[in-house]
Amino acid sequence: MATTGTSWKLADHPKLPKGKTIAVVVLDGWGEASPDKYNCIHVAETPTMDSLKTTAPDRWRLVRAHGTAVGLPTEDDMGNSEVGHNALGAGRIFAQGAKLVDLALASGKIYEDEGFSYIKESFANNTLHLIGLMSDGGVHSRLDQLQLLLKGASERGAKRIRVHVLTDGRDVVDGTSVGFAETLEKDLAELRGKGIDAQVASSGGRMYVTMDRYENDWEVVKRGWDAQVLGEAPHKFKNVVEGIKKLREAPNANDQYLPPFVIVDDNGKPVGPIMDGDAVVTFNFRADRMTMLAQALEYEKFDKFDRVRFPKIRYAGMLQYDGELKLPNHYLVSPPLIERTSGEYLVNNGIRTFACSETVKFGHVTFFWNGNRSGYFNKELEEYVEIPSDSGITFNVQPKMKALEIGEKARDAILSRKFDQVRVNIPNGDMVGHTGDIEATVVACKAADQAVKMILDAIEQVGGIYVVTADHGNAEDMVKRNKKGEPLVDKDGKVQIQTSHTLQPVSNNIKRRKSRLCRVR
Ligand SMILES: O=C(O)[C@H](O)COP(=O)(O)O
Ligand SMILES: [Mn+2]
Ligand SMILES: [Mn+2]
Repeated sequence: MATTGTSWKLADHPKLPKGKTIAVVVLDGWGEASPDKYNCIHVAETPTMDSLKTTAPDRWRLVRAHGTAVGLPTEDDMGNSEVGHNALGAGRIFAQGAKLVDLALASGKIYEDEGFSYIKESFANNTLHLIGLMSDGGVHSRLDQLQLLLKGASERGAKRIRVHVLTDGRDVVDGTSVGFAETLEKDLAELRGKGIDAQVASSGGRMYVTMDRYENDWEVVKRGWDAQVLGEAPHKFKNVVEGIKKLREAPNANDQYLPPFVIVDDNGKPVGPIMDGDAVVTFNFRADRMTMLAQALEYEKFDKFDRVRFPKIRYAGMLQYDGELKLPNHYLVSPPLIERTSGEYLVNNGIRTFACSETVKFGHVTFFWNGNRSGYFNKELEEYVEIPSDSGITFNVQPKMKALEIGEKARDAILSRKFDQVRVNIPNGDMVGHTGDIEATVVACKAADQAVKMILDAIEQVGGIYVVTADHGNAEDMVKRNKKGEPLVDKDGKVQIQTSHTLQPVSNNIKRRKSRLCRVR
């Protein structure tokens, strides 16, 4: 795809014929790894995906989906949906949020720009609140960046700091939150030693508190609001380490779903509600799971839940999360400028697009695909369909999710011949993989394969073309491994389940149906 210059005109593809419907299928969290019992894709019945490999090996290739190949800082960074869909949608890679924040912190530029100057105005008389995900997963945030920001802000006048942390267990191994909290507590104690009143003020598990996405369940954001802003939560503790440890004692408790709690002083009073005049920074760099909170913090007019109190704050995001909505208005680091994406080229060439997924991944094939931009480029030429996801459950309970419904919608769109490109995200491998439930993930992979079949059958009927690929790995490896690739076991001899994405490559299949195969590139 030509990406330079001002012309939007696309040249004809040298090999692929014009006027054929193209299905673009992104299997979320579907990597390629050696077959063993922890490879749920291998264990599951996946005849459609298997046949892509065996019947047209010359159209099947491995593609790297992690590290610098997709714009992440290092080769140790696993891929994720944002980078994956940004890269697929733009056809190019960009230095991503993680890297841009690293650079801004290393150079000190973060402290010179507008966003920091704006929040700094609150430092003399008010509190600085930092809200975000506490882990070294590097997908939404990184603990080392939070540590640097704490240091930097305190050196630049912040006298009272409150940190509101969300526990992870999804981009990192479950149970690691205690260690991250201990590290953070140590840093805060050091700041206190220097006369800065710095404390953790609230916490809770990321999937139950604050970090919902694409408006699947506003209750999640409300729980966070109550704890962070109002200082109200069902549990109260003296410090965050104690809180996490205690709440993890409940049967089936895990870091992702810990209930909200606030830290209280000796009189039982919450130490850090957000008040008029305070500064707030949401320190996640990734957008999808921060935009709902950003709206609640920023919008005067807001009806998603009762905020009870709407403090007049100075709010900045680590990045601007939505380029179209300019949300938030103030931010510490400029986001990557992802322009001239494939979606924009398509509408400028009169090409009609249909995009679909269920709520939890809907923004992946729209917002991320279009360069972190909400809305349509041209409503006349595009139709985006969101199938409501289940909410209030963990996805191992319904591992088939809405795969077949997505398959049906895509099938109907293809057969209607109203669209030139039909693109979908099928979430199962990823969403169920994140639960760490191996049996459920096997069921999930089978359902995803069935959805692919529905789409390819429809493509066959119209003599179209398909591209089947993935954004990063997840379901193909459900255990932590040592350097030799052997599963790691904990002190009780149990294998260590991996809930996160992987560093594995993904496959890419491009094929034209019902006609002589043609080589692409
Ligand atoms: O947000 C999440 O669910 C995980 O942190 C990353 O998963 P995703 O990149 O596949 O969305
Ligand atoms: Mn993904
Ligand atoms: Mn994921």
